[in-house]
Amino acid sequence: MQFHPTPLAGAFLIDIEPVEDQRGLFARTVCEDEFARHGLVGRFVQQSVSWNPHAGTLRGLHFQIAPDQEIKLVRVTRGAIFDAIVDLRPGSATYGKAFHTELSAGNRRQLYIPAGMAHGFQSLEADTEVLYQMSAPFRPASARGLRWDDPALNIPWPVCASRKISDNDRAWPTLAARTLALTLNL
Ligand SMILES: Cc1cn([C@H]2C[C@H](O)[C@@H](COP(=O)(O)OP(=O)(O)O[C@H]3O[C@@H](C)C(=O)[C@@H](O)[C@H]3O)O2)c(=O)[nH]c1=O
Repeated sequence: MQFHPTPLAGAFLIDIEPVEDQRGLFARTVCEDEFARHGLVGRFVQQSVSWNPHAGTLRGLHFQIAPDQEIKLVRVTRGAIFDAIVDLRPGSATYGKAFHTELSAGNRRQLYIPAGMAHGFQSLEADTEVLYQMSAPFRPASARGLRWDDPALNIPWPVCASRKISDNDRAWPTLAARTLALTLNL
């Protein structure tokens, strides 16, 4: 595998190194030892799939608070997504900054998201299936979110027409509102 650092420390794009023959290709997508050599966790406790029948479907931005913060490894098995993450690690040099990339069935690229980041994506094609693994179990009480269209994050979501978003995702606070609420201990 090839590990490409992103501008957000600890987040990596991971490309496969395919071995090809007349049958097609073979490649590892997770290897605990190889991940460890790059300082990454390669052991996950849950794997989930989301199917998005329409282009423009937007999910996020999601994260879990301590003690349930999770590392995520995201890939696309059908179609394509615009994938975005936001650094929420206190004291990080890139706190509040976003990074985005395209993951597709065609590029077989994975995004490794360290703990302390919010994550969201928008489907770029109809019939898009996203597969992701987590290092910590889903705990509804620890689940939090940020507004996908927070102007401070300035994430260039590419599909404007026929956007589909859940009511929950429309209601998350902006980063500034969340920070203020935490400061006031609300
Ligand atoms: C995330 C999750 C949800 N659920 C349930 C809760 C709810 O009834 C239903 C749908 O949940 P949501 O609307 O939160 O699904 P969704 O918006 O697809 O949530 C996902 O979004 C992307 C961006 C991520 O990064 C994921 O970690 C996850 O948060 O599934 C689980 O049972 N386990 C899980 O791990």
